[in-house]
Amino acid sequence: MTEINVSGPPTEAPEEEKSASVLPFKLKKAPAPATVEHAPAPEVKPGEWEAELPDSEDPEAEGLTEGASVDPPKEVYPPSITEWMEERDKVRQPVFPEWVKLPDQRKAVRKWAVRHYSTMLGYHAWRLPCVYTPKLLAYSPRGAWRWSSAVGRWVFDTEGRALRLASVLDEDAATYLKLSRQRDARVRMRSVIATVSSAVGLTVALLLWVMAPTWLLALCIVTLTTGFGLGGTPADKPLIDRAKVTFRKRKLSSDIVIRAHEAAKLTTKDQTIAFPRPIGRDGDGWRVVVDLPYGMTFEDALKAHSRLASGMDIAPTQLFMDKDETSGRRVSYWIADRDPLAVPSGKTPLLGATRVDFWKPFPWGVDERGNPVMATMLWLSLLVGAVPRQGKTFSARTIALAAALDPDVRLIVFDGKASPDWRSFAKVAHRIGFGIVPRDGFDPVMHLVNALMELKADVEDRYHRLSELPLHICPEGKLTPEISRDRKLNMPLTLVVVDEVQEYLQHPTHGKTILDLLVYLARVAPAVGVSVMNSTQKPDDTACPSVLRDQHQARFSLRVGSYHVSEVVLGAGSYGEGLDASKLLKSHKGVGLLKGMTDDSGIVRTYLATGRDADTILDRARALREVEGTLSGDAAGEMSKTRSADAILDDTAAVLGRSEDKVWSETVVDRLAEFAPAVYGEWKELEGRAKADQLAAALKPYGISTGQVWGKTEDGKGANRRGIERQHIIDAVTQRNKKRGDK
Ligand SMILES: Nc1ncnc2c1ncn2[C@@H]1O[C@H](COP(=O)(O)OP(=O)(O)OP(=O)(O)O)[C@@H](O)[C@H]1O
Repeated sequence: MTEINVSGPPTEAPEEEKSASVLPFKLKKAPAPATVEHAPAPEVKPGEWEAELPDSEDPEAEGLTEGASVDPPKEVYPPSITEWMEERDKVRQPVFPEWVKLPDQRKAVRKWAVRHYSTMLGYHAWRLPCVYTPKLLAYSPRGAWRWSSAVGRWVFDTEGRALRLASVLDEDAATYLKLSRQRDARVRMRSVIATVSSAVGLTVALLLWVMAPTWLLALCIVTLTTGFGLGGTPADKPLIDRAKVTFRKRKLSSDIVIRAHEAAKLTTKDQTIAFPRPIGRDGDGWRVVVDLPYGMTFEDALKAHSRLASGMDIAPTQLFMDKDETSGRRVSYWIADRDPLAVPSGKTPLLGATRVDFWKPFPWGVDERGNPVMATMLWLSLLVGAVPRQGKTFSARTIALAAALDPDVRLIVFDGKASPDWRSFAKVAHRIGFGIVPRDGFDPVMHLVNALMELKADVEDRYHRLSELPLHICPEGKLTPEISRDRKLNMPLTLVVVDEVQEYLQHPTHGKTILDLLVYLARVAPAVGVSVMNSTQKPDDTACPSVLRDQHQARFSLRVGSYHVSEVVLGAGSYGEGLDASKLLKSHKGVGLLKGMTDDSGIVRTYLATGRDADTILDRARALREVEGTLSGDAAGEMSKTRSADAILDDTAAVLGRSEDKVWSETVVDRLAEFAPAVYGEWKELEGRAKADQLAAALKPYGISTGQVWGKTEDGKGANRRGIERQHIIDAVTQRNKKRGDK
């Protein structure tokens, strides 16, 4: 560890040192040791300043000479025996590996060995008769042919043929004669050996055939066939199949790490990297700690991530980097044996949970090394972003499921896409809505606006009430678990989930109102226990403006298209911190980068809760809420408030199509009658002109007048009839919403 000595304030100089005297600046080097004290002061002329080094007034400078080292002298003290022993203790390797000493680990290794080798044995056992034996039989004729040709080549000394031919071509008669003579002698001798061996072999074969017991005969045939079969096996088709898949796992050496740093240009001409501790195994990978050359930083290594991975000959998804708090140039690498993000983290533990305390962190997933990652939604809003089909909804839903299992948490769930993913939340949610299209007299967008307005009023009320509560109940003016669970106070933790939020934000009539409300809630509400979780597949400024994005303290980005989008979701500066969600692969489902939920940022492989799992958990959550009496709002079947007096505005807005600028009054009336027959059913019976009068009368109090508008008639031609302009409705609704919000 580096120690930094902070010296105290400068002490007063001794009295005599206070009197300063001008010393002449010597142009020539002074002889050492300096004896200025007794030397007569030389005459000083203007322009001939001289200085003496060392300063005779500085007692510590005594004996210094020009060019001497400025480093403090290296004084080597002999280490004490204790230090010496401690040093040796650190570097000594244990006699037995760690797993031998720990009974748990011994048992685990034993179990693994039995499982591994029995599987391998079984794998080959059934292949022996079914695969390997037929293969041997098929290859044995080729093996026999290879063997006999090899014998033939040996007998006739074919290996010397090339030399003999070469001497013929060179017309070197002497060498040719010498080689021929040698070949004749060899062939004669080898022919005799071959003939005798064949005769002996045939005799033995005949004897065996006639006299040997069956088992011996069978053994001989098996041995011969196996031998020929092995000899006849093609070089590119091994006889034995592999019982295990070999991952690209190699031993990582310091040479490879140095090579990678050189390739990534992280070393300098004069300095390479250093290894403050030995390379070792860490889980399913290697842990390497390096000190970069002086002046290089962790951020430099981060920028060179891909080049480092290439230098180590691994995929970028296998290389993880951690900062070291002790030095800016120290980097800790974890090099996984294989891409850990492609390994699913498994089912959510919420499946086995009877209830959750939402005030405490709950399991959300694991990191790249399999360590649990706990999530919390207290005092924050969360933005989830990703391209479609990466697990955005599933990861957000796991958080909402945890909230559902705490019966004291109020849930407000809206899904802009009306997918099946959130339907089961109708069992527990206080307010819920799907999609943006009005159906059966119910406009989900208006329902969201009302829910958010209701919540805004609640948040404002909570601020007042919390500051008015007596000190013994609310000591710090903040929401506490006790206050949130006190039914009389009615301030439960609340989680607002808006999936595919861009669908609501881009709504032609209510989009602006929803944006304002969400901005307010995401910014102000978490402090009184109301958290907002928005998710979007379009985090750009048009679909999800930065004024809303910036209010989220926590961000979670699954795979996105580019590092720009990753910055948009995770916030400015995240790329510089090494967070780039565009590097995640398509196969990394449910995997994302989390920032701002805790002090640490990093990878989360979220737990999986399928639709069926969510259903099971929500059944349990509903039962829990029924027992505790906390089922409320939509889930409890409580009718939403009676229709407001100005509901005609929302209804008219709901029945206008997105691209319709002007619509005839009679068409609007017909649509209204279909949309909410209980309210407008009678209007349908009116004549064309009376319909227009009816609508005009209903809209007049809100400053909307009808006029002649152009539209298509049934026969395909056009006509001018009385009608409304869509923009008038939008203006009236926006103004009304604003007034309501301001109240
Ligand atoms: N944690 C996970 N583990 C394994 N697979 C997952 C995980 N989360 C999601 N998936 C898989 O990814 C698929 C897509 O998930 P999800 O519907 O949440 O994506 P999305 O980003 O919301 O897509 P869309 O934008 O189309 O709704 C799921 O059907 C599921 O199979």
